[in-house]
Amino acid sequence: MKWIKVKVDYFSDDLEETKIKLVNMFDEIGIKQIEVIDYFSENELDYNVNFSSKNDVWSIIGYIVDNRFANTKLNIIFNNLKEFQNADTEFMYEIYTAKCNDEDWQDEWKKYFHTINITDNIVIKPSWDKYEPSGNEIVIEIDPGLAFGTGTHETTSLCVEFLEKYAENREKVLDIGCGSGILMLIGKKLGVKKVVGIDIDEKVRDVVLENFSKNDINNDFEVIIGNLVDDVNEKYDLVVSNILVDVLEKLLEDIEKILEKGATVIFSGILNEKEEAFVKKAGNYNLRQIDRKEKNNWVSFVFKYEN
Ligand SMILES: C[S@@+](CC[C@H](N)C(=O)[O-])C[C@H]1O[C@@H](n2cnc3c(N)ncnc32)[C@H](O)[C@@H]1O
Repeated sequence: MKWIKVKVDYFSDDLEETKIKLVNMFDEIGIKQIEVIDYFSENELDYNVNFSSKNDVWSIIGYIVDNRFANTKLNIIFNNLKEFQNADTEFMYEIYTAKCNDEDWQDEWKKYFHTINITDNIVIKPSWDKYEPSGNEIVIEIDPGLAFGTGTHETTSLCVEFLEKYAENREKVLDIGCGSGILMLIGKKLGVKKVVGIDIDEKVRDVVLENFSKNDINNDFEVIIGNLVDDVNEKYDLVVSNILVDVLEKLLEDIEKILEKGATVIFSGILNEKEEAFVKKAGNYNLRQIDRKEKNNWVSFVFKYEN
């Protein structure tokens, strides 16, 4: 039996809709049993049920959603890990750690995290893999910690592709929802002088610091714990944000206060069915689409700030 911890990253404002989506997600990906960990205290809550009873799952999800445990962690037992990885749902999630009552699983799960070439020149590797870079390849070492961002999720890799195209040698870049700091690290490696990351999840700070230290980057970066741009007082000419669309829509309402004239903004985490409405809304905040990429229904955009 294998336990996988999953970080549910986002809840929409529509709680009923969120509950239905989560329960359907679990149904789709073949979960047999789940256990909920209180994100803030790390205590296991009193829930540990078999998925055979949809009502039990409904009660767990209701509890999480009604209490607004954003970033709640779930321990999940799968019949088949592959089913989980191929799941097509509207929630972004990453496996970040695993435990199990089978000792071998400790190493077994590492099979699912490999060195990956996100672009021809950017490689992400976990610490346990050996990799000899060729030519000018940029190699970033990231271990899945408590934060989202290993590079395996489409929404992250699309941001990396856009950073490669738009970030080179910029003065400073802001990453809203920085997670593991993967995009900040890539920014630095691409020659950005200073990178600033914001995340609402306070655990992210240590993960980012650790990942920067692993990659021998010791200066000109900052992590702010806060909601979107509430605590940002400077302006930027490149901003990247990989969060789900409802959060990005909220971000749009305040984004102009942190944009320099002509700034470039990379948004990721938008399902293609929602892109039209998103681009329209962005237009209301003087953002004009200049680039677009799509992978497995996830769309990323680049906008130019025209004001
Ligand atoms: C999908 S992850 C992206 C992580 C990383 N930047 C990447 O591209 O892989 C989204 C991150 O946004 C953070 N987040 C969610 N809502 C937020 C908010 N309102 N303000 C700041 N960060 C938020 C989450 O904690 C999470 O770390």
